[in-house]
Amino acid sequence: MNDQIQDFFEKSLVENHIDNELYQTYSVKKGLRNEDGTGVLVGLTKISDVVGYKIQDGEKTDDYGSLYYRGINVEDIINGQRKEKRYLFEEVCFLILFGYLPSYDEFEKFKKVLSDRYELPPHYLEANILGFPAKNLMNKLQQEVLMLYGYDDDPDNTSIIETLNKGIDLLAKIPSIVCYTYQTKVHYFDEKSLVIHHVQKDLSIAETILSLLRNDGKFTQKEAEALDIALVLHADHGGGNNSTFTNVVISSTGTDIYSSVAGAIGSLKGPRHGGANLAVKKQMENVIEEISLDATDDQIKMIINRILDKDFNDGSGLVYGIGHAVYTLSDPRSKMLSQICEELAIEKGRHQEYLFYKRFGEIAVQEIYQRKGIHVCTNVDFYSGLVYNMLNIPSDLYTLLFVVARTVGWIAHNVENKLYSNRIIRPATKYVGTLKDYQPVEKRK
Ligand SMILES: CC(=O)SCCNC(=O)CCNC(=O)[C@H](O)C(C)(C)COP(=O)(O)OP(=O)(O)OC[C@H]1O[C@@H](n2cnc3c(N)ncnc32)[C@H](O)[C@@H]1OP(=O)(O)O
Ligand SMILES: O=C([O-])CC(=O)C(=O)O
Repeated sequence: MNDQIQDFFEKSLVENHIDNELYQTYSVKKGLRNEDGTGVLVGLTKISDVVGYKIQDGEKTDDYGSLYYRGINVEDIINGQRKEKRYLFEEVCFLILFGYLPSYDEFEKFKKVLSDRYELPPHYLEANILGFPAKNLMNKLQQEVLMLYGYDDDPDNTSIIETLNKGIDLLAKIPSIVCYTYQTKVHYFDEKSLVIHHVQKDLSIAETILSLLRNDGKFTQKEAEALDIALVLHADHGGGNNSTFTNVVISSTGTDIYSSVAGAIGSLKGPRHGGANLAVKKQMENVIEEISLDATDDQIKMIINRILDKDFNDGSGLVYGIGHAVYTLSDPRSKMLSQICEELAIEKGRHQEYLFYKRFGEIAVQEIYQRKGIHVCTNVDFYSGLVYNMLNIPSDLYTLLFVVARTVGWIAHNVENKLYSNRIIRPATKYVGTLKDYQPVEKRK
């Protein structure tokens, strides 16, 4: 840090302090939240419903969570399909994008539309991925999405149908981009062999990811099914989550879809949002190193309190993987991922690790209740990293898999907003400073 910048900054803090009370005085909705913690209503949607509490007689009551895609409970989607085992994510993409479950024929056509677009443009891999290795793959993916703008003959066409068309192209191409940027990274920075397989059109998106990441290209049906379900569980979460809203805010200016998706990826990277899956991994590694998998409940309680006291882990005071802006008593996605995680853990001889996570989550929820008096729950990111780890997916890719899944939600909300809202998003801020005269330099302090 440059000392001069530090000095200017400290002076500016004295000059420009804003009292916290003023937020109340002017009824500012910090974080776009109402006083009871519920989100400020900024839109209408028919895409998904995130239900985390009840409102009874105007009062918020905590409740068990549920998530609906186009009115269908996600739990039913997953349980209804577990017999068939393939392409559930693609079916959910169709549902989210078009609002209804496809017929057999429509689904076959949609799968073909997607797989015909898996392939990257000629020389794209050599020029943009192999030629430009990067250490942070989320930032790299933002660049890649912006790079695709240059390969589009009509990139600034922001009509609704073109937005949908370009969005489906991104949905189809992001999985291989993600895998190739990872392979390039480990080749250049970790001195591993370079493994680049061709994409295969007959594979689902989950299968494509596993095949591109494995040296031998092989995976089991159970592994593909677990990843497929994880993608389904991350596909959409209403219009209020930070990355989806970011994408809609950017798009409301009339800019291109590549800019909106790149912005949304930047939002998702943050550890309070999609980056939490990576933050959970680091947190749990630190915790296990400190107290071991054999730790007693009291030891877990102690380390959680150290985290909350900003005395352990990254000093943020946050227990990653716990808490949610909407869910209170439970996040239904965490429940489903916990089940998949346990099945995989038993199969891979890692049940003790799963059970440690479970105890840690339960104790964290109790401790946060003790200290803050609020009901929190394990969220979607608490178990997702452990699931990916059991699938031998490297941690570099955890948040990128969230992008693979959530791109469909971003596109659907983008299109819905263009169709029905279509107004530039422009809230207000209140100026609470004083008015001052311009001072000539010799009179300044
Ligand atoms: C895909 C997703 O985005 S899921 C969320 C992933 N993020 C994480 O796992 C990070 C950890 N969790 C969090 O940071 C938060 O719970 C969030 C960002 C998810 C939600 O934040 P908010 O809606 O602001 O939480 P909420 O209003 O319930 O917070 C109330 C209080 O509890 C605290 N709190 C909530 N969750 C946590 C947590 N995991 N660890 C410590 N304190 C917490 C808040 O800091 C706040 O404290 P304060 O009143 O002293 O400022
Ligand atoms: O809804 C939110 O705020 C965060 C979340 O869980 C998601 O985007 O999946």
